[in-house]
Amino acid sequence: MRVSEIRLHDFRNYEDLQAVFSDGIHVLAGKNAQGKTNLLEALLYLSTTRSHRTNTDKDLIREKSEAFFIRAKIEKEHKKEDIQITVNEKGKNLFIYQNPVNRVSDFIGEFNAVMFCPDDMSLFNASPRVRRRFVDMELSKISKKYVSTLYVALKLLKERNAYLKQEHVDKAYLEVLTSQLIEEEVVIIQQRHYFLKELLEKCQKFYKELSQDDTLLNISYDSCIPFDEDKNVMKEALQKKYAKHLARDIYLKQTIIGIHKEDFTFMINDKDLATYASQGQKRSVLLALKIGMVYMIRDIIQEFPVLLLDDVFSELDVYRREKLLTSLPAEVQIFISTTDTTEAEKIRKLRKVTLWKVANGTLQRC
Ligand SMILES: Nc1ncnc2c1ncn2[C@@H]1O[C@H](COP(=O)(O)OP(=O)(O)OP(=O)(O)O)[C@@H](O)[C@H]1O
Repeated sequence: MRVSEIRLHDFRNYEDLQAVFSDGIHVLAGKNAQGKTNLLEALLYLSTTRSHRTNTDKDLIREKSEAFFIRAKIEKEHKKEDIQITVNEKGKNLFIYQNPVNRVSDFIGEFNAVMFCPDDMSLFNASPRVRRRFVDMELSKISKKYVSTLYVALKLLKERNAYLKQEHVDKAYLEVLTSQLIEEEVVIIQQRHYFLKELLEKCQKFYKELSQDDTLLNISYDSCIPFDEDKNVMKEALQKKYAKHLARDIYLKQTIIGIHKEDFTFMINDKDLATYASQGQKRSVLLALKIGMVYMIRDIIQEFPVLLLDDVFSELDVYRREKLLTSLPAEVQIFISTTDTTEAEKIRKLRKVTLWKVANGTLQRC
């Protein structure tokens, strides 16, 4: 799939941007703080309905404005889409061909994008919350069921936590809330397990190409219960775990186990990547994870997603840059931000490139 047109109105430092994009590689070149990342962010936002830099949608509204919208035309193999997200003080609204879409799960998937940015490097060393967010965001791109199940689970979790804060806790009512929560959590844990297994396979393949060695990657899923293909076995295990922690939950007035406490450890040659790997190895693993996602999405929807690469050149050596751009099929539309225009000339030798100059919230084709 590819983005053929975009319009940004009062988004970040863009007052009103309209641009038409062909297929191939688009290099967004410009000095620092001109709007390169903002444009990539807008594309990712259309894909996930969330920003990779902030949880507060209001941050995305241009200073002194009250609302923004992002609208894009998407060309798929057999279909065209017109999608739009509008954010104002009342909240967020999603549209397909100007028709309102009420459920996020009905919107996500209309446009698929995968982004690599330097800040993602914190994935390995940051708190478990950051890794959960990564898994949730990536999994949401390929599974509508995951989006809706996670939504219900987090709502039930909020409800359970609010109930635990009551002066008097009725254990029978708490059990009702717990068993509803368990139903959803089992689905999430199973999906996280299958997702990580497949991502690892794809990621390992690309990492080998990139690093040209036999480094073994692994992702260990630190789940609250062991995985089992049988949902009922998992349900029973989770029920036991909740029963065991019941007194502590009541004492601490919060749910201390569950999908919101899980973590994922990235391993390299059976050692924890966070403390063992070099910066270069971490960067390559991260890139391999993202390319793994590109292929996972292709396998599921039979089309490549759009790839967004933020400042990737300053992060990779020449061999890895070329490998990254040449190992992907030419049909993948790629947007790359850079401060160095000479990079565009180098890429031109490898692929079809359109160079754009980004300056102070404007975009000019060179
Ligand atoms: N809500 C907003 N309203 C107006 N301007 C904003 C808003 N949010 C961010 N900006 C501005 O957008 C500018 C561009 O940011 P962006 O992150 O896209 O830069 P960039 O071109 O990617 O730069 P770099 O090369 O340094 O990464 C910054 O000066 C920032 O202050």
